[in-house]
Amino acid sequence: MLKAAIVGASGYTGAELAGYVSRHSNIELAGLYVSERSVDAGKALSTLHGKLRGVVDAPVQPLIVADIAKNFADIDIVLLATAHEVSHDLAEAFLNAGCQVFDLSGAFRVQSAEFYEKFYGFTHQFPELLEKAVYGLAEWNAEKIKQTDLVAVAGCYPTASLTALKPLVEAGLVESSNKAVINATSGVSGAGRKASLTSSFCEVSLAPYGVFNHRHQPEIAAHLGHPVIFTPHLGNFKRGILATINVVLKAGTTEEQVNAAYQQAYAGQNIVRILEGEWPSIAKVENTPFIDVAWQQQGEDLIVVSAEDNLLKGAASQAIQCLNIRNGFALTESLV
Ligand SMILES: NC(=O)C1=CN([C@@H]2O[C@H](COP(=O)(O)OP(=O)(O)OC[C@H]3O[C@@H](n4cnc5c(N)ncnc54)[C@H](OP(=O)(O)O)[C@@H]3O)[C@@H](O)[C@H]2O)C=CC1
Ligand SMILES: CC(=O)N[C@@H](CCC(=O)OP(=O)(O)O)C(=O)O
Repeated sequence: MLKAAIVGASGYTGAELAGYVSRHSNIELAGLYVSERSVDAGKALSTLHGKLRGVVDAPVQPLIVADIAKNFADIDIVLLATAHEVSHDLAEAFLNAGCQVFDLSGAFRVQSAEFYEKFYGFTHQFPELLEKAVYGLAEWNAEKIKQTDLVAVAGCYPTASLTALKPLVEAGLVESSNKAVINATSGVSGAGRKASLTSSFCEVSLAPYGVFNHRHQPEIAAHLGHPVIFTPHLGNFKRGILATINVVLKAGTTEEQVNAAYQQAYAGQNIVRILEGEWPSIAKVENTPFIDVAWQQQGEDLIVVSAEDNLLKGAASQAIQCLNIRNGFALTESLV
């Protein structure tokens, strides 16, 4: 059995990770951490997330950063379910303690220091870790994930977008002079558990945000190798992302070529479900690790739709997929 600790365990993605790790056959849940001065320190995780009652009743503990080397010497795996800046600051200490690190934040996803200045508002201090980190898009990067100790788990909107678009781009079917246009709507849990006015019940109404400047636009473009326009929307539901994407295909692209691109890309990958004769919806994927994809073509225009649970395939279950790949466990262990 490998030992895993979750940092940021009281948050939305941290609690999902705790559920997965607790039912993983090859991993023991060895620690749940929050910040040093957290108001929740000492509380049972199941008092913060009632659905974990009888599943994960252990308390969340304050993380003492100065003691990481000592306290994590016998921990094999650390899952960082923390804000970008926190993951940025903590990852190195866990790597130095000999842990595999799976970071759910954006701190190591794009290998460009300027990207962090512009889109995250901080100067990245760890260029060598940025270079070493492997992008955790499980279906596409398995070979690299197997060989790294630092996985930057793909973002929620990027997972929905890349899963839908990569088969077409990799097969060379997309017209190079046209940007793919991604319109995606997320449930409010995408903003995390902390209270804020924009995510409060009476304020949320379906609307776009981050137009032309959301940090996921460059993340998607960088890992797709094709330019995109990305417009996120906030919806008045708890969890799930639905992305509707317009793509212009190269002249003469047939329906058979498009179908073959998707079938080939996801053969044997049963977390990606290709739907036929029905569209993805949030109801079909919420509380599951699946991502559903379906498309329709009209001449050179293609509309592809994907849906996932932002907290799961968009974060926690994808982290577990990466962990399974890295450690040679069954791909869907603890997930399905
Ligand atoms: N929510 C989503 O849909 C997705 C989130 N992500 C990413 O995953 C990460 C976690 O997101 P989410 O679960 O929504 O966040 P939450 O805000 O729900 O949870 C954050 C957690 O981090 C803890 N924390 C805060 N500061 C520290 C610290 N210095 N040391 C240790 N723990 C700390 C918080 O507890 P406390 O403050 O009490 O210490 C809490 O447990 C983020 O980087 C986010 O961008 C990625 C994809 C999707
Ligand atoms: C609804 C909402 O606010 N969503 C968040 C994205 C979710 C998230 O945490 O982003 P990462 O996947 O990069 O970690 C946002 O738009 O910033």
